[in-house]
Amino acid sequence: MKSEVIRTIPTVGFNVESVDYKNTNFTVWDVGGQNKLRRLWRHYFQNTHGIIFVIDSSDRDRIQEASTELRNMLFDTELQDAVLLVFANKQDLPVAMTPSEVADTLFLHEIKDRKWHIQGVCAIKGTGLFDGFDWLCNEISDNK
Ligand SMILES: Nc1nc2c(ncn2[C@@H]2O[C@H](COP(=O)(O)OP(=O)(O)OP(=O)(O)O)[C@@H](O)[C@H]2O)c(=O)[nH]1
Repeated sequence: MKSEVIRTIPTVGFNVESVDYKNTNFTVWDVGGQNKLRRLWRHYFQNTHGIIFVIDSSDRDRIQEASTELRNMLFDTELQDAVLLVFANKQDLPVAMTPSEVADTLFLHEIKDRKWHIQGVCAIKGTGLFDGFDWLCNEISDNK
């Protein structure tokens, strides 16, 4: 990674990173996706400007569950001003749903109350990540 600096901030609970990217400082919370951890997400919603929702595009069995969780999360008033970036991850796998399929399953086109964007990525190779971050940077600076 060239143009950004990542610092890990020691905390209890979920991981948090301070990321400098294109003159913007992001504090990024990585909240675990496991079922038992989801009820803790809302404690991290305050002052959130952007949500990065990471989908395992190869997991067709759980995409409906992800769709429901996303919809529930977006109802939270603390997140009403946050833009939404969806990473359709694992695009390297032949069985992966395309970003367009993921968008349909998550009903992203029905979201009218906020800006959203879907980006196909492969996290292990880094493909697509900067395109997604560029979108997020632009939207967050436009929203300020
Ligand atoms: N093939 C492939 N595997 C990936 C990719 N990204 C992550 N993985 C693998 O998927 C597995 C799960 O990755 P994690 O990063 O633990 O998943 P997570 O979403 O943080 O899990 P939660 O704790 O539920 O939030 C690991 O074995 C990763 O190596 C990808 O782009 N392609």
